[in-house]
Amino acid sequence: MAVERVQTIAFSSILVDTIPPEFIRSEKEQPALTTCLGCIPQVPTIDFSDPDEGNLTRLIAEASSEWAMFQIVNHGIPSEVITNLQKAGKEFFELPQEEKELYAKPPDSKSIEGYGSKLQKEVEGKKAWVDHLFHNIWPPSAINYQYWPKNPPSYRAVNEEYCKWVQPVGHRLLSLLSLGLGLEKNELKENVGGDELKYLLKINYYPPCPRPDLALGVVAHTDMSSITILVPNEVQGLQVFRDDHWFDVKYIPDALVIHIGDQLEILSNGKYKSVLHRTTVTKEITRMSWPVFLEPPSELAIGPLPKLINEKNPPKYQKKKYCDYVYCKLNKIAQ
Ligand SMILES: O=C(O)CCC(=O)C(=O)O
Ligand SMILES: [Fe+2]
Repeated sequence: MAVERVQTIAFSSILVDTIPPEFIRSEKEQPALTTCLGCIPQVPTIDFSDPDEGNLTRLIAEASSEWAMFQIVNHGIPSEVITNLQKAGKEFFELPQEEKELYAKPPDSKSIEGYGSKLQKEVEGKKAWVDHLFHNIWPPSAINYQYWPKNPPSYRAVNEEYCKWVQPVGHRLLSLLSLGLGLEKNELKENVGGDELKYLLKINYYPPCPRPDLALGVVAHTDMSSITILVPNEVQGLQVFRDDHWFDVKYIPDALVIHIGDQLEILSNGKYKSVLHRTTVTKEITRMSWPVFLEPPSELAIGPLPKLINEKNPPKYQKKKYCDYVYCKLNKIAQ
């Protein structure tokens, strides 16, 4: 049976003021009832070109313990590279539905890669107002071009170009985060897979929604990755949970949004926190985002780093192979 895509539902709901009941969130989740307005504390914005490495390390470590996320500006990726990535992704989602379905994730596939609409078992059978495309972009041995759109024709070249630029940002972030834990520069990277660290790209496509007050894009979650590097489009929608409230993360042109993921919380034995976040949708415009998840190889076991634990600070997390961690999380099995 064909899976109904959110984009198709959105298109057929253009003239109405309702959404199918499976998209209506409980009152505990509805964005109109749960978003904190008024005086809004801001997620830290960090200048990545700061020549003072000590200062940069401190700012990133503080943001990663307190907010579990931050934005970086002056990251070195040319804006043209980002605009091209966005344009190609948008053009893919604007292709006729039959063509997008050629990239659909096969129902029995073990890999997450492909075009799809639903990732996790959702509480109360609710659905998220978002479609997505997943494919690895690095290392070459992990790339399956079957899931890279052939259209637009520029898709492969612009994604390869983005991959080339995003990797140094990922490495630098991991080394600064490593220094922030009092470790050697390369220690964190080595412990998330070294050269085998995977870069998994996701494109989120949030079509306009007639009732953005009732629906959610991606629901509250933390990323399973080590870190996530995200490019948004210009439409506001990312929210972060802090001090028992949901806050909008302000869209900053040209900034990259960095999330601390579960594997970094585990490795750091809780010094860095993984960030609880979700997305809202809007009535008239399409929101899109391009997170890249920096993931350990599936067979690598991740646990608190021995150097960071002692009698006073015993391990708070179990050591687990990354693939087992993912399986438990996707199937909502306690870790
Ligand atoms: O769209 C966004 O800004 C966030 C997306 C996200 O959190 C995810 O795909 O894991
Ligand atoms: Fe996320």
